Amino acid sequence: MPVFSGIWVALVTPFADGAIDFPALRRLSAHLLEAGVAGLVVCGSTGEAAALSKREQLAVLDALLETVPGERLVMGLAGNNLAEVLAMQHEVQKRPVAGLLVPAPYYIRPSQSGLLAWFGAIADAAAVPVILYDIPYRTGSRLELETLRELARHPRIVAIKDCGGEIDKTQALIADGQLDVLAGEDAQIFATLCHGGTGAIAASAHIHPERFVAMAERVAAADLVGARAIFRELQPLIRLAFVEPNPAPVKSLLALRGLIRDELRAPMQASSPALVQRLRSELG
Ligand SMILES: O=C(O)C1=N[C@H](C(=O)O)C[C@H](O)C1
Repeated sequence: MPVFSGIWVALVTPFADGAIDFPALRRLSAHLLEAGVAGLVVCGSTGEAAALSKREQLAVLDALLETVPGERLVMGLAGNNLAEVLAMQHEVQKRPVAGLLVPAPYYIRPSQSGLLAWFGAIADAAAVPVILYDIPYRTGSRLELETLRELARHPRIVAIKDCGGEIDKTQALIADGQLDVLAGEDAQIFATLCHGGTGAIAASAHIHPERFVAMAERVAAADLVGARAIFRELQPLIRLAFVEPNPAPVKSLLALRGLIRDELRAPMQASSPALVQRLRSELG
């Protein structure tokens, strides 16, 4: 049985005049969970964690925990200073979260053995399951297959959010059966599920979340024709969601739906007016 499966939404952090918009956060989380998603990933890339202080990240998590069961929340844990990351991990683990989503340290580009040591230290300190976040285009570090296989031996490392962009690696990990493989690239969700991945962590699933859930359920029920039809309907939206840097398009879509304000923290910027026009037409 997988530990992590189904559609997890990589949650945006709503802002209002520069501050975290907690009422919007609660409204949005309720909306998504009612649509049937498996859970929410808090303070990941889409949550603009890099632009939030540690205190703000914990405030976001605490606000969600007031209304969302901890088993439906995964917390992002990113950084490039191990002592600081471990201190944050200690704070997060005082809360009842389902797991931690952990990328490689950014900018410093360690060797594979350095990466083994990094993830090993976090896994050794983990009180909850760890999801490896393989996203070389953001961190600058590629997790090689043998490194992932070695990490998969750790009892706390149970899953991967796969943004590696290498289908052979994805297929090998699925075939190994040691990690739950979650699509981390929204355009790859259908393919990953068909190959035997257990689910996805997706920013675009903020919009029409029930359709993403239905697609995953159709795959699980071996109805590939039905699942493909749903995915094809979602594809224009998924493409538009990444036309400008994530999460700007998703935030614009949510703002068009009246769920949050269309506001990001610098250096991220709201979608261009031309894109907002396209997004409005797509929503219909
Ligand atoms: O925040 C995330 O987790 C996601 N990150 C990807 C990104 O790096 O932009 C996109 C994915 O949909 C969710």
